[in-house]
Amino acid sequence: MMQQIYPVTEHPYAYELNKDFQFAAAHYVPHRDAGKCQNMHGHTYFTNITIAGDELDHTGFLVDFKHIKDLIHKRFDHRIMNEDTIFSDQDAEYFPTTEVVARTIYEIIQAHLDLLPNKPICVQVYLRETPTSYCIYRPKENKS
Ligand SMILES: Nc1nc2c(c(=O)[nH]1)N=C([C@H](O)[C@H](O)COP(=O)(O)OP(=O)(O)OP(=O)(O)O)CN2
Ligand SMILES: [Zn+2]
Repeated sequence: MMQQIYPVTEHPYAYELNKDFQFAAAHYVPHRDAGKCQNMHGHTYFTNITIAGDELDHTGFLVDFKHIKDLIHKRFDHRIMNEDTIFSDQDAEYFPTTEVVARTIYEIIQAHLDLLPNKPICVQVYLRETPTSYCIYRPKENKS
């Protein structure tokens, strides 16, 4: 996997963990104004997840890298994203665009982190859809 430099996000936490992984998925953008993206097509999505926190768990982890990948990869790899109930063909806030997929990855990961006693926070999701197109999602509540 290519090693990349990512845009950094400011945060007040002592530890910052980053996990890179890829998944292959198909999608379409269900609106007549979406041009060629209305047609079903596929991408090898590349993502970098940034998690921060002040407390480690009983294993010395902020969070297990493997759990972060599994949450997303097991759900979306080799799937048609429009068929996942987390997305919708009716509401643009839930069309599987790069922006919405990045936000959705954040929501899935943060829901898992909220269950952990050491309370890590996902501060950034970088999602590359093509060699020339990517989106960064940063939850607003983490901005000071
Ligand atoms: N804001 C968004 N714009 C577009 C999205 C999107 O999710 N958010 N998606 C698409 C298409 O689905 C496509 O996956 C990416 O389009 P594009 O970057 O135009 O891809 P190309 O390879 O054709 O781009 P080049 O400029 O030739 O590299 C479109 N827009
Ligand atoms: Zn696409």
